[in-house]
Amino acid sequence: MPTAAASVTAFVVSPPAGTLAGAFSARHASAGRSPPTPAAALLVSLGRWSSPLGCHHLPASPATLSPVSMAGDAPPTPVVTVGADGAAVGDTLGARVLAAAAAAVSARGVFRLAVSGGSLPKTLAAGLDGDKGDDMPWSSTIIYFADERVVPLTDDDSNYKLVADTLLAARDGSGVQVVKLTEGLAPPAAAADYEEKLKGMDMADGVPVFDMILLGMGPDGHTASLFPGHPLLDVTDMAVASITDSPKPPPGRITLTLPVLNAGRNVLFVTTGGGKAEVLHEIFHGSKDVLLPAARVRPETGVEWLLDAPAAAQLSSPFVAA
Ligand SMILES: O=C(O)[C@H](O)[C@@H](O)[C@H](O)[C@H](O)COP(=O)(O)O
Repeated sequence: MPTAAASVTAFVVSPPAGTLAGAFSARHASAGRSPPTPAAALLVSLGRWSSPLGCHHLPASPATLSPVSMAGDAPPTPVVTVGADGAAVGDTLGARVLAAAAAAVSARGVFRLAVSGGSLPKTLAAGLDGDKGDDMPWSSTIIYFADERVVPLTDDDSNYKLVADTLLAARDGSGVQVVKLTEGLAPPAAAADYEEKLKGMDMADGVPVFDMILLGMGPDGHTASLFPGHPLLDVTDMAVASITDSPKPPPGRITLTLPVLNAGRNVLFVTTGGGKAEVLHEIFHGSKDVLLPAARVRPETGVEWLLDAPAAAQLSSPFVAA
């Protein structure tokens, strides 16, 4: 079997920048958090961080913005890394998590990792399986959920259960902490409650900053529980929002909002399978006018997409070699 290093090709289009951005609205200011800068709030509301290829949808007259320089703060172009197969993607993901964890623990003594549902927990578990995960600072790691289904934690639909059955199953006694949904609350209360659980985190302009956020993407371009055309995409005044009409069952969910996804220190998508090829083509090469939710995740720290070969089949230069 080829090693991950041999079977993975990385196409680094531009290096990730090191800056952090985020903005929250009056709700946070009134809750005693730092008010957002007007420029940052405007950038969020304009979807400034959402454009692929660094093409921005600013109004025709940038003079209407605040005097903050617009040059130089474009989010870096996404990095696409293609593995030969799911195993190679898992190994690369494991390596990325180890690196982010080491950096976070060295800098701040803790590694705050937000994970998604879907296939991601299994891929992550494989990438950190056995001795591959031995260097992971488990006892300094806190796992959160990028989104969670509002169901009992023992329900097969629960993302917590998925993570417990995969990643955590082999790490009993490691000291890893998990910040779970509180059971028995309706979605809006569950979201507010989960947001309370983020209070001890580093904040940037009132936005909680995760050391790493691992995202998946559905064939419709949704990520976390942010679905195409849904009003949740425009939420800028909460870190965790609720949805009761999710197009993908179950209908009740909570999700980190776009400002939080865009404030992550390391943000990675993990997307595999030929069923994602078409939507990936749309995200990377399609119209810049209608942005799918996953395309709106453009943190200033950069974003990396880990794909397998079938998922990357419809991508071309500059994202993958022609
Ligand atoms: O709770 C959820 O429904 C997931 O977080 C969801 O956003 C998932 O990540 C994508 O649907 C991709 O799923 P796959 O990786 O299984 O394709």
